[in-house]
Amino acid sequence: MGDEDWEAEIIKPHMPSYVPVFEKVVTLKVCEMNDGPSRRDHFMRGGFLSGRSMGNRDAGESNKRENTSTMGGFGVGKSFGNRGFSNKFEEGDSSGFWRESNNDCEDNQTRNRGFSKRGGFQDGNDSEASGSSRRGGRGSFRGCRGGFGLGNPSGYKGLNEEVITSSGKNSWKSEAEGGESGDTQGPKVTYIPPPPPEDEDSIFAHYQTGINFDKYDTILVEVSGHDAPPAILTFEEANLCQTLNNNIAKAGYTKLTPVQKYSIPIILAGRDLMACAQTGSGKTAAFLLPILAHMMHDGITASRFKELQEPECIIVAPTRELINQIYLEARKFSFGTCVRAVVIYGGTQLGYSIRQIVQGCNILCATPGRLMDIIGKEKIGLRQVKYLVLDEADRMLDMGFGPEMKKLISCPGMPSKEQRQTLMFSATFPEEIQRLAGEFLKSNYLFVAVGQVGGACRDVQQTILQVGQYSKREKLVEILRSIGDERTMVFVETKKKADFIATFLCQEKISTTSIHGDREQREREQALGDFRCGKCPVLVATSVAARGLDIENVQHVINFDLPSTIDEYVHRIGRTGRCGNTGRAISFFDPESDNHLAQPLVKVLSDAQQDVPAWLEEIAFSTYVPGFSGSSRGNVFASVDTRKNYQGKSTLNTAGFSSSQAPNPVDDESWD
Ligand SMILES: Nc1ncnc2c1ncn2[C@@H]1O[C@H](COP(=O)(O)OP(=O)(O)OP(=O)(O)O)[C@@H](O)[C@H]1O
Repeated sequence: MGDEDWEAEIIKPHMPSYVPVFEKVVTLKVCEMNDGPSRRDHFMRGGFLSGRSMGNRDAGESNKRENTSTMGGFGVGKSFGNRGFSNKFEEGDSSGFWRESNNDCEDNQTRNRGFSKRGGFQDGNDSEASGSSRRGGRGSFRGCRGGFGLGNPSGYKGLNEEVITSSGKNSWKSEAEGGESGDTQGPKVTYIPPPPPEDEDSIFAHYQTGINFDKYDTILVEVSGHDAPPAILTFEEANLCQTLNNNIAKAGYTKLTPVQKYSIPIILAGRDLMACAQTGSGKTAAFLLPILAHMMHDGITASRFKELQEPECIIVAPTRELINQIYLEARKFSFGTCVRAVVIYGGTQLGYSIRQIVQGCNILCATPGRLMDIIGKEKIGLRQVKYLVLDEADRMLDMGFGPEMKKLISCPGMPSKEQRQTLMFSATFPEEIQRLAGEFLKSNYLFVAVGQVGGACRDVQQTILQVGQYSKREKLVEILRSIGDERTMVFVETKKKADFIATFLCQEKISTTSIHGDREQREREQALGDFRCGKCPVLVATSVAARGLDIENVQHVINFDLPSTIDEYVHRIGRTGRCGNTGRAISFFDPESDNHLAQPLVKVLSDAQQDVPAWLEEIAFSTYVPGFSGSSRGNVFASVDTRKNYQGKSTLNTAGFSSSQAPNPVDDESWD
């Protein structure tokens, strides 16, 4: 089935006529309580890539039930050998490896496809044993912050991803259209993520702010739009209720970050907001705290026993791991209140998502595909939505997720933009995307730009090395050996290459795991867990891990391959140097393929007061990038409010492309 067919599938959403079940609405005015969460025993199991992921292209996509061990560390040469991976790799090691990678037809094809490969409702092909039996053997929290453990391997192929059924035919299938029931289009998705820890220490576990946290105070902030409320300087000024204040204290927050100083009063005042602030500067709390404060003040609809759940707040984010992280933050800040946050995302059993929702849902954290499926199944009503949050908003509105977001706001029952509060947050916000955002926001929305937004966080020391593709692996190993055990994220461009590089590093005895869209959800969560707790200090990732992930102690980011846009670069290197901590980013610049990035890189480096290599400047000045002018981002506020400078002309994003020209930043990834 081709792209066109797939589009046809998602354009006819399963949205039966909408007949909400009305129930007596009970409003709780003050809803502070302690649910008395039960304690669970958790333990950690670790492991490296399962055989399935390593060889899935070769093995075909059907019926992937692998009983690969997920225990233990990286050295699973056996798995690779069993799958014939090692041999293949050895071949490539001399020369074929790179050729194979570059001729990765599927990846290249997908990259060019862009929109059509994402944004849909695809799900299916999970071949796990029943959820309940799986549950018994799970219990796998590792005591590491925010991550989840693992379960048994499964044959999941994620939402929006191509599924090749056992008949060998490709299919694109929405859960909403029967994928979950497993009727015709491939095995069911039955993965149930392990529950997060429920003890207070784990819920409030946090890492320390860094030596540069106080420097946030010196960052310039610009607010545009009419009648902006004044910024607050302390948490006390926000006048939040006692439970929220307790939770803030338990989370270790003593001082507001700039984006919080400005956003919290704006949101408390009921205004729509588009906020741009650098990576790792506390945007999540900037929207969660005032929303929770509103909910505590206004009361929530008592919904635990309603058939149709009607959340007051919907938060969407582009990746499963990120939305999970946001959920954990929501759960933390709502601890001891009646507000119940729920998370739903692709790659997990739909029935499990529904069960979470029916237990009561005030804040629904969701990836777009799963959200639309749940809406289609009439498991939630939208009438009560007062807050709609788009985290990584530029990503949520680009051509990948934009159509889904439009569908969301025109769903039956969804209050119009005049009747809800819409909040958008990101570290980057290309002007063209800002204009698209107008459709979602009231016309008097406020725009907050914190410092070098859209630029790189200054706490990240950036180094650009000129490395040709044939020398990259050697250089990578050299760097990783010099780094030792410090946590490092290595970004590559394709899923297949992520597997190759992870395998290669394992063979070099560097403990590594990987995350990308071809891995089953359980594997993705396990990989993240192993990385978070330091079991595998190296995580090889595609762009699926570029945005939002907040992992303690990531000291290095290595761009083995540079991304196709500078915004993506900014997000990637923002996985380190968070919350006032320092970090380092090293990027391999291959003049054969990366010249289009030279100019924006020079700009980002100099804005962040980093050394700019002379050779890079030379390439930048000798390379013509259509439409790019260094001055397009010359403003100290790298992302400016487009209402100020838009004069109807085509504008440029930071890579110097108009959006229509821009390379798809997520290449072959399926995010949701
Ligand atoms: N006021 C604060 N005091 C101390 N720590 C904070 C504060 N605000 C946020 N943090 C912590 O800083 C870290 C980064 O926050 P967060 O993930 O919200 O950043 P972000 O701006 O959303 O980053 P990104 O752009 O990468 O998504 C988190 O660990 C969070 O708990």
